[in-house]
Amino acid sequence: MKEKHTAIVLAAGSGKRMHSQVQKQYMDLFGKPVLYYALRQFEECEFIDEVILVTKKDEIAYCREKIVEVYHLQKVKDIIEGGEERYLSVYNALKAAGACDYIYIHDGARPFVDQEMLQRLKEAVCTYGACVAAVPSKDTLKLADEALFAKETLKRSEVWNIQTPQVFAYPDILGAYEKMMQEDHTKMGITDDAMVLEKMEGQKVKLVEGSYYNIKITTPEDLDIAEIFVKKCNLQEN
Ligand SMILES: Nc1ccn([C@@H]2O[C@H](COP(=O)(O)OP(=O)(O)OP(=O)(O)O)[C@@H](O)[C@H]2O)c(=O)n1
Ligand SMILES: C[C@](O)(CO)[C@H](O)COP(=O)(O)O
Repeated sequence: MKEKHTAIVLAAGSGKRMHSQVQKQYMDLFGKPVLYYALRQFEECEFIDEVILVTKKDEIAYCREKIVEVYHLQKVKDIIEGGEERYLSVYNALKAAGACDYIYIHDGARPFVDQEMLQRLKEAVCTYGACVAAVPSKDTLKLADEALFAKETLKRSEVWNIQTPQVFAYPDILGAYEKMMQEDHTKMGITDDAMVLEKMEGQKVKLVEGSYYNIKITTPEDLDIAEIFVKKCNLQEN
């Protein structure tokens, strides 16, 4: 039987670090909202069957009317309410997704996921059961103490910047999230989904080549960079 691949696209954040009136996922990028770009990639991916879009409760109608309907995004099966934290938004979406084989969790604030990356992730998840997009760190990374003195320099050849999509066998990631929700999750400092599987199940997660274009729009200068990338990647016409 054909395997089912479902994507979760997250857009329920508050964008505090952007310091803007308009939520960053709805900001204009060449006439289209930032969020549209990632949704378009999942729409065009031939092996993605469905998309669950996660947003704030009072933005559901906007997403449906101004993004999903306007751009004819037929794979968006459901638009659901997120939670207070990113991982709580993911948990809501995992429950809403229903039975599938593989789940692709992606930040709506990362417009430059591309088809080749999705293909690499698909191949890896079918082999390893869990994988994330990643690129080697270009900077030297140090741990610092509370007074901001460097206390340790990480070995750069072993340091990777982790991106999304993060892709998992559905029962594994749902099980790991459910286990975490039974525990004191508020103190765990969960910043990505792979971490939930690592912590709860001790499962190994494979790093797959992401892209230096695959930035997360987080602070104001990222929007300037995103404009350059849209042109560079010829995405204006999509
Ligand atoms: N409760 C949350 C928090 C974040 N996100 C989503 O997760 C992605 C990555 O989060 P981040 O860049 O941190 O977005 P924000 O939380 O919006 O930003 P900030 O931390 O600056 O407030 C974004 O697409 C964001 O919309 C979400 O769905 N639900
Ligand atoms: C999941 C993530 O995009 C991987 O880099 C990142 O950890 C999300 O962090 P945020 O603070 O929620 O943006």
